[in-house]
Amino acid sequence: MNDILEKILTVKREEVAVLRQMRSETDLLAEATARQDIRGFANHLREQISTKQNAVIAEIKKASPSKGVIRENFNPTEIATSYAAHGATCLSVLTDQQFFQGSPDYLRQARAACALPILRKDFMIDPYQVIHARALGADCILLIVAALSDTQLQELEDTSIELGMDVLIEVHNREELERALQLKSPLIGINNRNLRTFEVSLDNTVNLLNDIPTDRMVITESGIHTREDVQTMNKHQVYGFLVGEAFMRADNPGEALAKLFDI
Ligand SMILES: O=C(O)c1ccccc1NCC(=O)[C@H](O)[C@H](O)COP(=O)(O)O
Repeated sequence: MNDILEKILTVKREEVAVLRQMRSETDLLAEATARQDIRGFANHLREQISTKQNAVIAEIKKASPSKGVIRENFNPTEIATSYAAHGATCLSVLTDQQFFQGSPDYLRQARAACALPILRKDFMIDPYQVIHARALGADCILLIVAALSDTQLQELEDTSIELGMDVLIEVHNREELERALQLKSPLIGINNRNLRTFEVSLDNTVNLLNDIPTDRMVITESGIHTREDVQTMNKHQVYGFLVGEAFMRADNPGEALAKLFDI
């Protein structure tokens, strides 16, 4: 109960309880279903990945539990604009406040600044958060297999699909991958970071790759910093990337993206 993931999940349970008091799920659902502006997260990635071009989910993240504050000069509108101008395929926006200094408002701002599909990056445990994601304008949610039971994964994926959103299913080991493959989503994220120890190894993607059926899209997540990292992944036929810190530490995040991926 003392690792960071457990701490985050405890806070999330409290947060959802408070949010439910402030606004009913029925009310939130009405707002979410009234939106008719899905941008097609998985489809954008598929267009790139199926033609062996790098597809970059560029992350907007001010801080993290493993690194503390990553970017002091943090303006989600400017960052989203910069990413869009320099070839990002999709965006990922941290909305968690307590551990990542994110905000639901950052997702709204990023969406207003560009036409890219957006992942709500948070720790989903309850359908209320999924509905909230769509009400904010998200096109995709993240489900972390290590954080959820099979029943929860199924329920949250179903809720997301009903609302027209895609789902990025995140795994870190073989057992989690087997559970992820029971779900419908074509998007499998392999996190190179162990969320309990913060250890990062790109070998994690390489080691799990061969167990993923070819009809799923692989996204390698975390710890991508150099051209060599990108080339290693391409050598193993991985073309989907989720990158945060390497861009967030640069003066101009979009230029850093273009340089890292030679766009
Ligand atoms: O980044 C952390 O410290 C962290 C801790 C606990 C849970 C999740 C965490 N990060 C989320 C992510 O997986 C990354 O933001 C994402 O994959 C981008 O990684 P990076 O390119 O290394 O910033």
